[in-house]
This record gives sequence, structure tokens and C-alpha cells, in this order.
Amino acid sequence: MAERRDRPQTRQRVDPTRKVAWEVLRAVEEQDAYVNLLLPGLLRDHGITGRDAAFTTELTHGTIRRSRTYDAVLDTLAPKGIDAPVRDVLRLGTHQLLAMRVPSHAAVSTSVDLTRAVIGHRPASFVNAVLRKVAAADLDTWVSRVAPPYAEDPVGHLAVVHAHPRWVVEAFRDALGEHDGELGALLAADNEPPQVTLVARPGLAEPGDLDGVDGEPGEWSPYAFRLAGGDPGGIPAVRDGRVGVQDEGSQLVAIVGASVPVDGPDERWLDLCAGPGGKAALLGAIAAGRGGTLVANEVTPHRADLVRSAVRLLDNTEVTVHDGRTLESATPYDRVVVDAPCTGLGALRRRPEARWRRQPSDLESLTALQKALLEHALDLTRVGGVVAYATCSPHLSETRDIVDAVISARDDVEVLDATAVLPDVPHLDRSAPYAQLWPHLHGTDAMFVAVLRRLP
Ligand SMILES: C[S@@+](CC[C@H](N)C(=O)[O-])C[C@H]1O[C@@H](n2cnc3c(N)ncnc32)[C@H](O)[C@@H]1O
Repeated sequence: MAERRDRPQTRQRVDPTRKVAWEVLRAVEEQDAYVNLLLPGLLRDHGITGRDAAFTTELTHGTIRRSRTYDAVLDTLAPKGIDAPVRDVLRLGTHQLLAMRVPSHAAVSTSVDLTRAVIGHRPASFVNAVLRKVAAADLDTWVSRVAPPYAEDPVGHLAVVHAHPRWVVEAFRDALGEHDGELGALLAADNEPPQVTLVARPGLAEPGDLDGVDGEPGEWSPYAFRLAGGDPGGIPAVRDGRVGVQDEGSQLVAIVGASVPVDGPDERWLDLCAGPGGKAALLGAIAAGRGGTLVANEVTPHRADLVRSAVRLLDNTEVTVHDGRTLESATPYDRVVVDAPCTGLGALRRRPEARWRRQPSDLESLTALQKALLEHALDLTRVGGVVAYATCSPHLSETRDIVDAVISARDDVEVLDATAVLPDVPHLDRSAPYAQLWPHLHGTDAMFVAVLRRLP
């Protein structure tokens, strides 16, 4: 009898939204799944739409983002340890209790039902008991109990309050520099889902393409349109590729790459790391308007296919598949954009699991690759031409340190002021030659861009 009771009760009443959220959490833990790839298909398979889909998305994303903070709470309540599948039920219940407006009785009883349905009868009373204790205090109270005091350990405190790994908080603090008083605001912004932004590709999008679409123009990119809500895939101009989905920060990087003045001809452009093709599509469209051509290069064949799809309407853009460190060209380029592979710490808003999966040890191989790509990009650029080096990370090892290391080793490069071509964008450090965008200041990903000119 005991054995039967411990099996999942398949006919047990269970809310499909919570079951799907639990399945995603399990897959993230056990299979290193990506939430953004897994969740939409599960929602479709279970016929979860509309408000229920929005609830499931918030439950899944929010729980994963704050999972380590919730673990600190749960570990104080169950110090003898918690099995991983049960912990995921408890994390979901805790998020509903502390961060969503789910009434306590509903959060607890649905978690108990979920436990019986997906794990078995035995842990149900444990889940019930733990979640009742979680419900006895609010999030701020719990955080004050489990976080180190700010005065003793500011980084540790902010790491728990805003649910970021300590090393990421330290990296953001270092990148903010003298503005490190903004650290809390930056971390808080990382926990807010980003607004969906469209890019109306110049020469492809037509006036009226976005008529009737609820939203407003972007603030700094002339091509940006910030959607008020809804599925961009339902907009005809997005479906046919004249308009794309692209963060305004990424648009600004492409605009910097396309606008910094070159000495001499301005016809041959290269995007060295183009997959999946968002910046290539904008660069190619801008180049087409000036009679120029773009080579969009990507090392991974399946990502090169995504680039082909993104640039399919542009007959001036060619897609190539090469390692950007050894790509050859008989004729050097006038402009090269290196949107380098990076930790992605500037885009944590978009990928709930990324902050916990990335490790400081990732930096060693990434920074070596970034340096080699930037060096080769300079070799592929003619004298007088420019290279824009970008990352979607503000980590200094991937941004300023890469540029500094590359320029200190050669005497045929000068650094240009990337902020000068973004005169209307506020909150840029105009004393630095590099442009660093921030989610809490610009509402964009934390994109970094530096611009270098080849000298004789
Ligand atoms: C940050 S993403 C580029 C994003 C892209 N520019 C966009 O806006 O859609 C970096 C890309 O570099 C590619 N990559 C990684 N190593 C590379 C290499 N050695 N040569 C060229 N591309 C590389 C990755 O596969 C990835 O697609």
C-alpha cells in the first residue's frame, strides 16, 4: 500500500498551468533546458492560452529568476534537506505566496495537489506545512531574515534581495564604477520582463506597416517601435521580414556601427558574428540605402540559417559560414561589426535561467575568443575603416579590458568616441570613449559598444 501511495496520482486533480511550470523547472534543473525554447511548446501542447498562458509564464520565469532567494527561505524551514522535485513545487508555491497575488489558501492547496499528482502522496503534508510557514511572512520580511545585513555585506545583501549570483552583482558594481549607487536599481530592472521592441528595417518597412499596432516609437533608434503588448508574430510586416523584433539597445549598436565616419569609401561592410541575424538585417538594410553591401558571417551552420532568414529580403547581403578568427578576404572591409559571443549578462531579463547557469569560469574562454575576433576584425579592415566591437554584457573583462588589451598590443589603431554618434541618448558616460547602455536607465539590454579606426 505504501508503495502505491508514493507513486504520482495520475488522476489527481491538478491545475495544468502549475504542472507545466513545474515541468519546466524540472527540465531546467535536470536537462539544462532553456525556458524560452521549452515553455511555448508546452503551453501549446496543453492548450494553455490567454490569461492562463500569461500566468504560467510569470510563474515559471519569476520562480526561476528568484529561485536561489526562495531556496534560502526554504532551507531555513527545512534544514534537513529537500528532494529536488519537491523543492521545485515549493519554489513555485513560494513565488505565488511572496511575489504573485495568489491567495495563500490557493497557493498552498494547488501546490499540495501538484505534489500528489507529479510526485506522490507522501511529501504532500510536508509541502503543506512548509508553505504555510512561508505564507506567515511577506517577501521583505523573509529577505530581512535570510540576507546578510547591507552594512556588513552590501553585495551579499543585494544578491539575495534581487536574486542574482554574487559574482554577477560584483561584476555589475565594477562596471557601474562611480555610479555604483545605482546597483540596486540595475538589479531590480533585471527582474522586470522587457518590453517587446520592433525594428522597422529602413527601405523595407513601409509607412503604415505599424498602423493600428498598439505601442509607441522608441526613444532613440529612429527604427524602433515599443509594443504595448500582444504577439509580434501576429503583425504581417513582422511575418514577412520587413519589420523585426529587436531590442532598442541592439539597434543602437548597429546604428553606431553604421554611423561612425570612415575615411574614404564606405561600401563594403562585414558583420563577423552575425547569428541569429538581428543586427545583420538592420546593417544590411542601412547599407542598401547607401549603395553598399554586407557580408554576414556566422560560425555555426544552423545559426547561419537564421541569418539567411533574417536577411532574406536584402539582395545586397551575403551570408557566409566561417570561423571569424580566420575568415579571409581578398579585399579589406570599410566597416566591420564584431558582436562578440559573450556571457550575456546584459540580457538577463530575457533568459530567466541564465543568471544561475553562467559561471565566472566561462569568462576565460569567452574573453580569449573575443580578443581573437577583435584582432582579426582589425586585420580585415582597410586603413581608414572602422570596427565596432559590441557585447550584450557589461562585464569589464568582456568590454573595456578586451579593447584595452587589443589596442595596447598594436600601433595601427585609434579609439573613436562611440558616444559621439549617440548625441541624444542620455546617461552615457561622455568622458569614456565607449558606450554602455543599461536596463535601469535606458530600458534596453546592457549593450556595450566601442569603435576603433585602422591607422596606417
Ligand atoms: C552575440 S551573438 C551575435 C548576435 C547577432 N549579431 C544579432 O544581432 O543577431 C554572437 C554570435 O557569434 C557566433 N560565434 C561564436 N564564435 C564565433 C566565431 N569564432 N566566429 C564567428 N562567429 C562566432 C555565435 O554562434 C553567435 O551566433
